[in-house]
Amino acid sequence: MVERSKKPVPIPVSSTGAENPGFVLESDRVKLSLPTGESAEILLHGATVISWVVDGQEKLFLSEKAALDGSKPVRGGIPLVFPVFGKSTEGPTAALPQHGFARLCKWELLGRTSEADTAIQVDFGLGPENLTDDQRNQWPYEFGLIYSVNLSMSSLETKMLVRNEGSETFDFNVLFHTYFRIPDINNLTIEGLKGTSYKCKVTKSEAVEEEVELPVRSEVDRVYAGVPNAVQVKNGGETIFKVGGTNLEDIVVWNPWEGASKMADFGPEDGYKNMICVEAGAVSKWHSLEPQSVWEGSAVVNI
Ligand SMILES: O=P(O)(O)OC[C@H]1O[C@@H](O)[C@H](O)[C@@H](O)[C@@H]1O
Repeated sequence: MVERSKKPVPIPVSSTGAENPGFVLESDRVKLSLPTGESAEILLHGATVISWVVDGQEKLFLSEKAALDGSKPVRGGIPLVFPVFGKSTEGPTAALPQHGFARLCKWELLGRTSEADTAIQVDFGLGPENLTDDQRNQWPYEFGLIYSVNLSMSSLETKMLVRNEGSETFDFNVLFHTYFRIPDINNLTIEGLKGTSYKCKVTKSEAVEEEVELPVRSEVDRVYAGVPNAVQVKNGGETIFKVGGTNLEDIVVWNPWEGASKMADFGPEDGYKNMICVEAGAVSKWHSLEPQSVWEGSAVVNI
């Protein structure tokens, strides 16, 4: 497992919150909360954030048909994409399923690292020892991941540290596949993408974004490469989320529109009207990590 300079505080297995204010560990999840009322919930399965509440309002979309038992990736919240974005047809990730294995594995809870009243952070770890034999065969590299979720009063930060613990260089992608809960897709625009090149998976074309405020009024599946600044998700012209990051140069925008009805785990059927995925990641090209090197990337969503 990856060595860290800042060791987390060990957490008693049956933590109730009494000895660890703001932190509750249940059999399959961790619940975080701040004295000011903000909260987050993270499943050990996939280390998937499935809830983020600010001002009493849920900020993430979670399908009512999402499987939370580890049988499949969670449809909603913030599934983690690693080491491949999408499905490779060739190269070292070709044997892996779409979006890799990080969202399919049970992560280890490493502990919490922040004690402040205004923020709480929890760390999760994943290494080859947490993979099934099949997954190890599909991607036989020695790696260590540390995933940190930091809840503060008006933001949620997700941070991934990737370490190459073997003797061979490997290539990877990382993405925080964030499903935002929104009031109405017909009032939604996304600002901050103008001038950025993108690949559209719906029309199988490439273009440069021309819209200052991009409306989403039909199926969208685009990978914007090299987004210079934070992106704003707006409802009726008002910013409801600001998505920024460090070392995560790309943004994926996805809404399946009526195609959602073909997904067995998507519900309600018209739920696509209340969600938009704006996903910060490093996916438009491979990132190469040499033996014993570390890469770190983080996304911050501000309300
Ligand atoms: O159904 P999955 O595997 O969770 O993927 C959902 C979507 O994830 C997006 O990030 C991809 O760009 C889409 O192409 C994909 O359909």
